[in-house]
Amino acid sequence: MQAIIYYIRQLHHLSGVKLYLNLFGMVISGLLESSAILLLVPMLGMAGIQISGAGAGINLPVFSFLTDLPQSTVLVMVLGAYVLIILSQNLISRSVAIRNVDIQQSYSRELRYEVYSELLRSEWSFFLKKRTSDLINIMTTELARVLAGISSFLQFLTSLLFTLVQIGFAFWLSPSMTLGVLVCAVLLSVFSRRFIRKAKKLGSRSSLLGKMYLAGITDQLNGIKDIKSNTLESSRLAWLHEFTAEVKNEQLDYTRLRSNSQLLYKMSSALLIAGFIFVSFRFLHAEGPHLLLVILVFARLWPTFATLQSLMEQLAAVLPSFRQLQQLQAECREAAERGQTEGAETVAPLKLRQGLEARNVNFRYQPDHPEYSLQQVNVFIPANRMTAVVGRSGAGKSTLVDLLMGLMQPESGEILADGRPISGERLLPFRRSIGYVAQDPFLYNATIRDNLTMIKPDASEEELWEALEFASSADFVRALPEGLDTLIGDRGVRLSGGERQRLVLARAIIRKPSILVLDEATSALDTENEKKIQEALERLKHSVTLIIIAHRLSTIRGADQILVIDQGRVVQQGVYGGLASEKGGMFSRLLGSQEEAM
Ligand SMILES: Nc1ncnc2c1ncn2[C@@H]1O[C@H](COP(=O)(O)OP(=O)(O)OP(=O)(O)O)[C@@H](O)[C@H]1O
Repeated sequence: MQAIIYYIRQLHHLSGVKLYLNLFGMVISGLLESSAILLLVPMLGMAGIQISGAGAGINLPVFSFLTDLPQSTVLVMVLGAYVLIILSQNLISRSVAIRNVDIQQSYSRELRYEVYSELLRSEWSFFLKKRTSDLINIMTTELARVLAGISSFLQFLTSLLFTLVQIGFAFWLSPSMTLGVLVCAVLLSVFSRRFIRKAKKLGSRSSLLGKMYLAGITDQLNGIKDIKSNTLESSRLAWLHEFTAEVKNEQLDYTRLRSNSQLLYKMSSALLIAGFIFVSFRFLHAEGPHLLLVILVFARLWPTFATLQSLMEQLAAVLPSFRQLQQLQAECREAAERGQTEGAETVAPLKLRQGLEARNVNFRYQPDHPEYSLQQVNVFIPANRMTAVVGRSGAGKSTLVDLLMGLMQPESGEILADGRPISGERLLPFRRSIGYVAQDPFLYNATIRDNLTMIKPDASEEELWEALEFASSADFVRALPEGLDTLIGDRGVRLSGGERQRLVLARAIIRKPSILVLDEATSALDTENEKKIQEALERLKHSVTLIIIAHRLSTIRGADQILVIDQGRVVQQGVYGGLASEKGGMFSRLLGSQEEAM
């Protein structure tokens, strides 16, 4: 419940008076509806003369003045008032409904924005610990359930207010009967608590199933090539078949639960009405109009209890979603980057003058894991020089580079740019100064032009082609039927691995970064294109700080500095020729194994 209150408070904060106005509008609408029903009483009274044969009508004091007027006038007055009341009630309902959507949609926008911006502000290491599909699930399904839950909660509040009004109205009509109905309602609600507990359990199960489904289907669609090439289709379909059976059972259980509780309320309503009428008629000798009153009070009051119960079950079922969203937001806040990360477009990039430094850096991915991915790392990356990072697979190269880019924080030690930590106000200018090409290049499902201008929206045609020339992609882009406006498919699937790498390199260079980080950015290229890019990098190396992770050591001959990493430690440092001549060193061993492989 605490999680629901947290989000309701936010809603309250955002909509303020509007929310109260709406709640008030709903109560007024309820009151008007009741008054319309009340007007039915004299009408029924008039009819009652024939129905009951008692000839007395209903002797409610509020209608006593009607007895002095001619029946035709009374009829016109009552019917006119009835139409007027119904009209006002519907006008109020209409404006309340529109304002409700306004409040809910504004809150929905706000909440989605808040959650996504908290997610984007989180450190890179936060994403390493999370499954992407789980985050997608929370951002889509769970968030939608939370919004539906908030709507149920508001409905619950108005139904509660409405019920209170109805109780007051019923009490005024007949206190003893209303008390009787209330006692029955309390007894029934105690009995119905188990429905709510069960709804909460089913809600958790439904959340879990949703999460499992998205995780499974995302994994499989990401690996569709593997599935097809290894003919795994039938096993994947079997998984889906089994899974959907579980979903079906869960949905059936939930529907059963809700139908059972509604059945209970409807049956008890019928039984109670029958009981009350029997007692009133048999023992209290009540007449026709009073029996109608019994039905009236019941027919108005009891469904509102059933609605309250149904809304409580709906709320209980979405409670796990509220908890998940709240937990994700708390985790994001804990993992928030130390520094401003919003409004990047307007921030001027930092110009690196001396260099980047890792000082006494220790890092491990899991705090409780005994193994460190980096240990006692002390390196200096001079500005406007080419630094290469080499080592065996798993040595810690990417980890070091991620730390140097400020994507993760060291467990101990510091990362400094020009002698000062990259945090607070410096984080954003520092990020703006970096161009990065990842090991696994990522492109958006858009045109080549869109992919390039994403980084620099105001890039001119000339700048685009200059970047493409640099990344030796101009020729293949020109050869495409629609050139820069060619759609490249999901993650750039319509391009070859090498073409993707070159485009990502062009994208990284387009902002003219002062630090360019390439994490095995040329691994998928043929020798000719790799050579061209190497030459382009050589030309850049005195105006840009280049950090290159490379497996193929032949590509880093021209580096001003090579850092050799092994088991999380910097074991050698120097230039190509010097390191190659250190016999028995890690670099010459790496060199040896590559020569053997050729
Ligand atoms: N997200 C992660 N969670 C836990 N451990 C990780 C994670 N990423 C990397 N590691 C571990 O940290 C160590 C260094 O990994 P890193 O990716 O930095 O190596 P690398 O030298 O870049 O390797 P490669 O050349 O294969 O890319 C490895 O032991 C690896 O298993």
